Amino acid sequence: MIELKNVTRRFGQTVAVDHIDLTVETGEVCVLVGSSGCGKSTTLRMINRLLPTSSGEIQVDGEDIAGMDLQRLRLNMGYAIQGTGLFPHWTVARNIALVPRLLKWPKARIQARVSELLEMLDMDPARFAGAYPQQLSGGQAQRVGVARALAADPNILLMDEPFGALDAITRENLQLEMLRLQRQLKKTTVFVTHDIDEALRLATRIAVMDQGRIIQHDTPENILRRPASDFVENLVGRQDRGLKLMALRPVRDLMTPHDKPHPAEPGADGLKEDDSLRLALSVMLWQDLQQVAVFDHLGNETGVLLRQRLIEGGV
Ligand SMILES: Nc1ncnc2c1ncn2[C@@H]1O[C@H](COP(=O)(O)OP(=O)(O)OP(=O)(O)O)[C@@H](O)[C@H]1O
Repeated sequence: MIELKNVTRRFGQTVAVDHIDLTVETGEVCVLVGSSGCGKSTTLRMINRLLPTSSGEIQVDGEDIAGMDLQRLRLNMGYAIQGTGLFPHWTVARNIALVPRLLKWPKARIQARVSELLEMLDMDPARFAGAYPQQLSGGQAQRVGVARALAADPNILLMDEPFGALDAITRENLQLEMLRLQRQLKKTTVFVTHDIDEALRLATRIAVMDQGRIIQHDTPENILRRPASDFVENLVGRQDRGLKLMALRPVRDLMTPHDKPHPAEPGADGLKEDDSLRLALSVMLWQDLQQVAVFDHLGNETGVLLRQRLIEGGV
């Protein structure tokens, strides 16, 4: 658990972070969102002591970080940033192995860990371990940045706009990958973005910041349904809130299950239980369907989603 208590950071006359309180529970993803200059990165950098606080206290699992050995603190916190910060003259494997090497892990263990992480991030170790950063696409480099942050299995992940420089499709793919990884690894994560859709998709809870303060700290659903101020309402967008709420919920929530799942016909069209209601709506509108079959991850048809049900219960 990470707790910020009445934390302030000034740069000269500028108050970058202004008396904030924030608790990030173990295993949750807290996304800091807000416009440029509102204090997101400064907040993140105080958590791993890249920046000292001007006042207030930050605790990790109940211990004040100000008194902790810096190496011990940082080894417990993976850090991934926009533009990756990979060393260009080091191979992918060496970049990922940065912290395990510092920890003097045996060579074989490091190699195994590098391969494991590359596979986990859908990159073939045989192809990529020996590659150099300039031989990677933006999305691949960002994956390596995430692998490096995870290398020594820290309890905490700090991510500062890690997907900020990527095109929309790569970005969405990496967001989905991050959700998949998070389900598996359950790291306590603080993630900075200025993109509200990214925040809604990834967060357990979102902290909306403005001018160094936290304006609202709540679940994505509550941020959408009950924005605390006009500022938050404008940030989430007044008009398309319905679709954004649908994007948060899986088809599973509204489907009508069959009594007995049965194997799908070869080539049958349909939705997956994990697909969002927003995608379901899009498919139904585009194909002018009144209902769509729903499949589980094994390819069995487990039910149907009715258009009427979706319209009535989607938001
Ligand atoms: N090293 C620094 N020296 C002086 N002022 C700084 C420094 N770092 C940040 N600031 C100021 O503190 C405020 C908050 O900056 P911060 O980088 O935390 O914002 P941010 O929300 O992360 O913005 P962005 O989304 O643009 O990265 C800004 O006004 C910024 O100009």
